[in-house]
Amino acid sequence: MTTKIAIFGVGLIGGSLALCFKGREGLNVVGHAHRPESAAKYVSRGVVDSATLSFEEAALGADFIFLCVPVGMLEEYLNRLSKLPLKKGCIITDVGSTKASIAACAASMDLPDVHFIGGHPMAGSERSGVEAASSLLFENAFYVLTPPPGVPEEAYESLKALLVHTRAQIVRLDPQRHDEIVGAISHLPHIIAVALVNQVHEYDCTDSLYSTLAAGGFRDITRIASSEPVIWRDILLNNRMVMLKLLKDWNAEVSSFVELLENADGEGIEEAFKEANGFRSKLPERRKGMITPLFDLHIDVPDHPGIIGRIATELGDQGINLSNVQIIESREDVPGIMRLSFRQEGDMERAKVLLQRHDYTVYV
Ligand SMILES: NC(=O)c1ccc[n+]([C@@H]2O[C@H](COP(=O)([O-])OP(=O)(O)OC[C@H]3O[C@@H](n4cnc5c(N)ncnc54)[C@H](O)[C@@H]3O)[C@@H](O)[C@H]2O)c1
Ligand SMILES: O=C(O)C(=O)C[C@]1(C(=O)O)C=C[C@@H](O)C=C1
Repeated sequence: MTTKIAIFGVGLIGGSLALCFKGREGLNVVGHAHRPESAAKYVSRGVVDSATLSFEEAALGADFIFLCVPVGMLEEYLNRLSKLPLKKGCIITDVGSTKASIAACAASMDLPDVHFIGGHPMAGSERSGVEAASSLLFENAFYVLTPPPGVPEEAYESLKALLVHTRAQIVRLDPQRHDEIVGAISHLPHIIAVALVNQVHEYDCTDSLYSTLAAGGFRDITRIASSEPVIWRDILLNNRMVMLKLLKDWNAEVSSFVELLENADGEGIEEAFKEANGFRSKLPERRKGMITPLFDLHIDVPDHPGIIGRIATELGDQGINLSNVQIIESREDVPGIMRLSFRQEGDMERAKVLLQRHDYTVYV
């Protein structure tokens, strides 16, 4: 028996989910496209088994329906689904970055023999569209599910079982609590990044040295300012009340820095950095397998040809498995920093000892 999975919105997130499911035994992935050229692209890129422009054709007979469209479209899609004779026991889920409003919308609907369970994979990127989709996107990430009271436990378990293919870790959460937490750790950083880039852009209009000199710090904190505007318009409007409260708190944080500077309070500035450093260093490192490796070592390296090959060979000769290597901010005649990433902590420890023996300065 084949399990039909319908994906509405085969973009970054919908496409990545499709790639996690496609090709698995017993699963058939159908993509719904709202533009003819998109349908052909989904199939030619091998992201789905088939694609259709017909809402009904995608939905009917589906065992699982994933709504992966912008947050502002979710309620309309759910509404359209509620009017179709969906398969008995069908599970509808979404991937929207906010959860309270879609949960309330589903609760207000008559969905006989169909179960709605909200979802939100805590992984993504500043890129968008099916071109950016990857089967590795969710690996090691958290995936929030918000089953409403009364949803049968078997429905929740069967969605969880399907999501095993994403290799994400499922977290069960209340929708409102989700929106408050995710507002602080995802939505607020996006606003701050955009505001900062726009502030610097203003200065750059009269002096282009601003963009010329913008280096690691600016790039690190502003990557997410390049995120898709429509996606973020919808998220922020949807989580408006939470964001307004968070921005008030943010203003207070900024004001306290203003005060520290007005008072030339060096001790206070140090304290603020120490506190931030302490909290940040305790954040769990186990994140997206695709982007953040599990165990990292950093070493100072003279920036000359052959160094990566030499270190990789030395580690390989000792049977130490290296998963990734990156040179960070390397410039001519300035020692660069090399990041070595390992899947196993033991490999990292052995690499550290070996590299220290070869007189490298190593930071964990
Ligand atoms: N981008 C992230 O990092 C991220 C992470 C987790 C969850 N999400 C959520 O996933 C959902 C999809 O986001 P994405 O990043 O995959 O976006 P995306 O732009 O890559 O994909 C959106 C998809 O929706 C389709 N679509 C259908 N109707 C549309 C319309 N009227 N306007 C625009 N697009 C329409 C597009 O064709 C596209 O396939 C959003 O609800 C978002 O909140 C995003
Ligand atoms: O990594 C990124 O670029 C993201 O923006 C991913 C991110 C986040 O803020 O962490 C963005 C939106 C989501 O809904 C979930 C994850």
